[in-house]
Amino acid sequence: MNKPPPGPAEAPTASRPAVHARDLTVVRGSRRVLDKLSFDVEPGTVTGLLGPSGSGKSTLIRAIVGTQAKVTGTLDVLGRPAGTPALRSRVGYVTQSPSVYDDLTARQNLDYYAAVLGIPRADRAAAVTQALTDVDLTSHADDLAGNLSGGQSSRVSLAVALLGTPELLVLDEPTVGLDPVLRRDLWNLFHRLAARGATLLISSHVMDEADRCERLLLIRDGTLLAADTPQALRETTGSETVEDAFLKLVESARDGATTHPQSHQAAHTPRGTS
Ligand SMILES: Nc1ncnc2c1ncn2[C@@H]1O[C@H](COP(=O)(O)OP(=O)(O)OP(=O)(O)O)[C@@H](O)[C@H]1O
Repeated sequence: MNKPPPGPAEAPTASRPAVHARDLTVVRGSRRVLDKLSFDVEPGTVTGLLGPSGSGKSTLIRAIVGTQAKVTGTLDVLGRPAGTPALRSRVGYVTQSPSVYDDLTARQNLDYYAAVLGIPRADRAAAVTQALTDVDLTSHADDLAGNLSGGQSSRVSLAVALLGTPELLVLDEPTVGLDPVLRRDLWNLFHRLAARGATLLISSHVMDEADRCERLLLIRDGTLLAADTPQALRETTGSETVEDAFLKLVESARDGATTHPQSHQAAHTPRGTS
C-alpha cells in the first residue's frame, strides 16, 4: 500500500498508535505465555482482543497497563513505555472482577475514586454524574454497590475507569455474564467513547462479539494469529464468520502453512482502507 509520507502539517499524536508492540514476550513461571507479539492498536478505534480462555488476553492487558512482570520486547502506550507513571491518568483499566466497595453506593464509590484520581472537588459531582450517565446507572446511583447485580457492579467499575476521561480504555471481558440487551448497550457506549476520541481495547473470548469491533487481535496459546478488521479476516480466510476465520488460522498455524498467519496482520493499514 503506497501510503504517502506524513506531511509537516500532520499532528504526530493523531497517527501514532495507541499501543505499539514489537516482539512482546511475557514469561510466567517457567512458561512463555506471550510469544513475540507484534501489533499496533490504532487511535480512536474499538479493537477487540479475542482468544480462548488461557490464550494470554489478561496477561497482555496487564502488560499494557504496566502491572505485569517479566515483559520483554517493545511495548509503548500512548507514545511512552508501558507502565510509565505519567500514563496512569491517561489509561483506564477495568479488570475482570468488579473492584467496588460493597458498603458504599455507586455514587459514593465514584466520588471516592474521583478524589483518588485527583479530580478537583469542584468538578467531582459533574464528573461522577457524567460517568453514571455513560454507563446508564443513574437510576441505581444511590443503591449500595453490594445490592447491585453482577452486571450493574461491572458497570460501576467501568464508570470508575471513565472518570478521568482516559485516552486509552483497556477492558478485560467487560461483557461477560451480561444479558444481550446490556451487552448491546455497552458496545454502543464503547463506540460513543471512541467517537469522542478514546481508544478502546476490549478482550473477549466470545467470537460473536468480533463484528462489534473495528479491528481485531486474535490470539491463541500466547501467539498472535492475526491483526486486522473483521471483514478482512473473513475475506482473506474465505470464511463466513470470524469464528471460522479463527479456526482456519489455527489450522494453518498448526499445519505450518507456507503463508505465515501473521501475514494477515495489517497493523499499519489506515483505518477504513481494508
Ligand atoms: N503464575 C503463572 N505461572 C505459569 N503460567 C501461568 C501463571 N499464571 C497464568 N499462567 C498461564 O498463562 C496463560 C495465560 O493466562 P491469561 O490469564 O492471560 O489468559 P486469558 O486469555 O486471559 O484467559 P481467561 O479468558 O480464562 O481469563 C494461561 O495458560 C495460564 O495458565
